[in-house]
Formats: sequence, C-alpha cells, structure tokens
Amino acid sequence: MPGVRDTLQCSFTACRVGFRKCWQWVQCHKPIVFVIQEQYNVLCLGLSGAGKSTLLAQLVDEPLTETEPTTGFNMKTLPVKNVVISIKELGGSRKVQPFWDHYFENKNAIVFVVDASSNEQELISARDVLKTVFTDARLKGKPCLIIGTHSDLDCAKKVEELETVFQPIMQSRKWRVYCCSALERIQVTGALEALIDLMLINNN
Ligand SMILES: Nc1nc2c(ncn2[C@@H]2O[C@H](COP(=O)(O)OP(=O)(O)OP(=O)(O)O)[C@@H](O)[C@H]2O)c(=O)[nH]1
Ligand SMILES: [Mg+2]
Repeated sequence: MPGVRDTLQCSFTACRVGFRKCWQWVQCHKPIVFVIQEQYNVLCLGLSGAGKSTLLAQLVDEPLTETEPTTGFNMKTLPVKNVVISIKELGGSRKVQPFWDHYFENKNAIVFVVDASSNEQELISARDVLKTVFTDARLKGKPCLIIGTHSDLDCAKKVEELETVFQPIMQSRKWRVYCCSALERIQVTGALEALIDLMLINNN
C-alpha cells in the first residue's frame, strides 16, 4: 500500500514541521511570565554558493531541497542551550552584496561561510569581501566564525589552510575556523556550538 504509506509519511513530516515552527514561535514570543531567554543576533554572510542556506536548513532540520540563490534575506531562529539564536543569511551574489550593510545593526556575531573546495584566488576574493565588511564600525570587535563548507570533497581546504588565508584581516577580533559538510547535520550542529562558544568568550 505505497499510497497510504506516502500519505502517512507526508502527514508525519507536516506535523513535525508544524510542531517545530510552533516551538520556535513560543521560544521567540513567549509571554513575560516565562523566563526570558537571552537572544543572540547573528549575521550570516559569504559568496553565492558557499552553502549558507544549506547550513541554515540543516540547523532547523528542514529538508535539503535544491536551494535557489537567496535574493533577499533568510532568517532562522532556534533555541540552543539557554539562549535563542537568530541567524540572518544575506544572499551572496554581487547584486545583493551592496545591500548587506542595511543589516549590520545590533549583531552579536558574524558567520562567514566559504566553500572550502574553492581555489586560492576564490578564497582571496572571499576574504576581500569580508575585509570590506569589517570596515563598518557597527561590526567592530564582533566575533567571527568562518565556516568552511564542502569538506566532503577531497579538494576541500583544512582548518589550518583557511586560518592562514583569513588571519591577516582579523587583527584583535575573536575568531575561529570550523570546517564541515553542510550536507551532514551532525557536523553543522558542531558549527553552531563553535559559534556559541565564540560569543560567550567574547562576552567574558
Ligand atoms: N557537496 C557539498 N555541497 C554543498 C555543501 N554546502 C552547500 N552545498 C551545495 O552548494 C549549492 C549552493 O548552496 P546554497 O546553500 O544555496 O549557497 P548560499 O551560500 O546560500 O548561496 P546564495 O544564497 O546564493 O548566497 C547547493 O547545491 C548545495 O547543495 C557542502 O558542504 N558539500
Ligand atoms: Mg542562500
């Protein structure tokens, strides 16, 4: 009875997505009588195709359909440990980059996503884009997590190689590199933990 099984599977998926969305809403809008959790606002940037939308979809356990390039922004809010993290991805295409600075206000951290299987020149281009972002006073001193995606590919650069590329623009900023495959949920969860650690270190 494949038809019945498919219908049941669809209903189960719909319930799961619905429940998650309700839970996220409660986390973000719960009445004042509940304990108010601290919220961290994170900006997620990177060149087009780096894997930002894929990472965010994994974080909230959404199915990985073939993602379209993000033309505006894409926001995900999720409770982690004792805090709520709200991550805003901005599309990375050259057309969208000039509008990034409209979203720099009140951010606790920057996540910069790079395709770690890129060649040297592409990595330098990505670094130059981040360097320009860092010139904005609103992001001064904000911690930065570099996420190198595509680590499932043999040619992907390792953490140390990406550290060498990005070190020259970091100055006294708290930062670190985390490499993962955005297609692997467990690895992506590790990136989120690295981000929280970085924000907590920056607060202390
Ligand atoms: N093999 C592999 N493919 C990945 C990985 N991360 C992303 N992709 C693929 O790369 C393509 C682009 O990913 P997106 O998540 O849309 O990239 P993006 O950074 O959101 O791009 P824009 O929205 O255009 O800025 C998709 O086909 C993903 O499936 C990864 O870690 N490994
Ligand atoms: Mg995207």
